Amino acid sequence: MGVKSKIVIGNWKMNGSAELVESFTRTMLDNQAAYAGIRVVLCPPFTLLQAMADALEGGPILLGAQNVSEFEQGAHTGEISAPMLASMGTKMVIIGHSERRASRGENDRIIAAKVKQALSVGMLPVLCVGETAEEKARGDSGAVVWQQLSVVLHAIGSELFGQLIVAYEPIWAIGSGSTASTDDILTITTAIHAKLAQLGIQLPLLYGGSVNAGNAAQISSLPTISGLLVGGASLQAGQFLLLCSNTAKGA
Ligand SMILES: O=C[C@H](O)COP(=O)(O)O
Repeated sequence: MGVKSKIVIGNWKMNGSAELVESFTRTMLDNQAAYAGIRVVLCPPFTLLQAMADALEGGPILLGAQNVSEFEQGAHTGEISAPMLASMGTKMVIIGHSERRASRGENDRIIAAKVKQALSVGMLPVLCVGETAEEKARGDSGAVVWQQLSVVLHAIGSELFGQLIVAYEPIWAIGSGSTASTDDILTITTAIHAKLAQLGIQLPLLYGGSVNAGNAAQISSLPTISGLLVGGASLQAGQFLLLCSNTAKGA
């Protein structure tokens, strides 16, 4: 999957149904011209991946997953491996989302192992990082985000790290209705790009956290931002189509 065009990733989280897959993909595929020129990826829950893969087949929208096992195969009840996801046509996988770090105990070691698993089968990992409201209030946003990135960087090495997409998602902005300010997004993402550049690494940075059709164009057109990771606003086809269309117009 090329990463030169702007990217919009819809993360359905633990929502959706077979009916939603059908109606949602129909709306999106019937209106492809509206988002020509950008990359759109849809990440339904595991149970809807096959239905989504079938519905998207042959079209411009790519299939993504919300998680992947850190193990390749074997006695890991309830886990879904990278080869399993890839065999369904999954091109991208979200790794280290703050909801999984907070409620599923995902630590840096596990996250780094998941990144390696995804890359080993050619799936593009989208590594999520972001600070809490308390960390932001202390003025620690940049340090926290860099710490999250550098742990994975050191675990997997700069060559593999350069193959990632990173999503900056301030935890306090997720599902809150308030995005980070464009000044804050610029400050954090400029600093990340600069630190990575010192290591000879250049990769796409996305923003996530209360993105909607109204703010997508402004955020996605920031010079340091390559796209958007969208939660709530990716669950209603009309709204998501408009969000993608507005991003495409600003691209
Ligand atoms: O993965 C998506 C992010 O957590 C953002 O979610 P949200 O758009 O509902 O704030």
